[in-house]
Amino acid sequence: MTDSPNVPAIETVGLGRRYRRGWALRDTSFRLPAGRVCALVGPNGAGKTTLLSMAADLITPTTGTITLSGHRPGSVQARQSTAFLSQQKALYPRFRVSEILRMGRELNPTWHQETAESVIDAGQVPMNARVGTLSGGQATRVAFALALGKRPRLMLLDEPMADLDPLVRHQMNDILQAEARRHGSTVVMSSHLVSELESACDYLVLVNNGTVRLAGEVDLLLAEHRQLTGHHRQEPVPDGYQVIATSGDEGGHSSLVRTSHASPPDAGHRAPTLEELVLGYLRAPDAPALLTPSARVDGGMEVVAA
Ligand SMILES: Nc1ncnc2c1ncn2[C@@H]1O[C@H](COP(=O)(O)OP(=O)(O)OP(=O)(O)O)[C@@H](O)[C@H]1O
Repeated sequence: MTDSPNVPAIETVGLGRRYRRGWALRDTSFRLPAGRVCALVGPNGAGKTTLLSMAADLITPTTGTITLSGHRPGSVQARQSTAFLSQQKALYPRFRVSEILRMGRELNPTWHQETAESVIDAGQVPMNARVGTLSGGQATRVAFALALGKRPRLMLLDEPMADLDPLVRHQMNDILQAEARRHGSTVVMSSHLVSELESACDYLVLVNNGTVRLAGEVDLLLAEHRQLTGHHRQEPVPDGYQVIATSGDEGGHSSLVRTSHASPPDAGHRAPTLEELVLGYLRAPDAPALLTPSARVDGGMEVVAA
């Protein structure tokens, strides 16, 4: 199969992974179209690393399948076109930065030295420094350089920004978006930095309780919801609205609601921010799942029963 734009960058069908303590991920089916910058969000222990690890061929599924541009994760095609940045950012501590880049060049036929060097130079990390002597953020930058230098079709990033300062996070997000735009590459980035995702990502996959609860284009998912502000918990919500989650105190509440019909903004109703959408679904792990047509394996209607 070729890397046609119509072939999803990631497709999972009935994907599940069980550990001795139970299911980390179960019965998960979704598609991520190619060329997207996708946020993968969910509470601690939701199954994000498990999903990324199956995509990176570090662990095998217990049930179902996962394909990357139509290829199995362990295949030559998938290995050559995928870069994975793990939470641990395994880099050889005794290697110098320049040696890490040389290793990247020798291992990857698609290596782009200029891209890798520009990431290092932008952080003024000395090329002759040993990786073990770098700060956490500097080492993360080297790991980013190694991943970006490979010019992968698919970048899998497991909480890559946690130890970067806010300016560098912006810079890295800009680089990832530019790579996706320029080369049509796909980025999947797990993150707890929800407030920063709105500007960084155009696609969202939210995992909770071991399965996908939301998946699709950020703008389409936002358009399916409203944020009701300043009302009281007992007040009925308008017809056609389904309450996902309510927060607040006696002074007033704010509810995330799902609606299938477009309603104009008024004093008490407005479009939610991405952060409000994500927080609402984190507060309501049993809310019915919502996948936009591009995220659905069967391409059909979007609402899946809880
Ligand atoms: N090697 C393992 N052995 C046993 N259980 C595991 C293993 N790896 C993960 N799990 C369990 O699977 C579940 C999902 O873990 P996972 O690391 O995928 O979550 P996560 O969403 O990445 O969490 P976090 O946001 O905390 O990084 C958790 O309950 C975790 O304890």
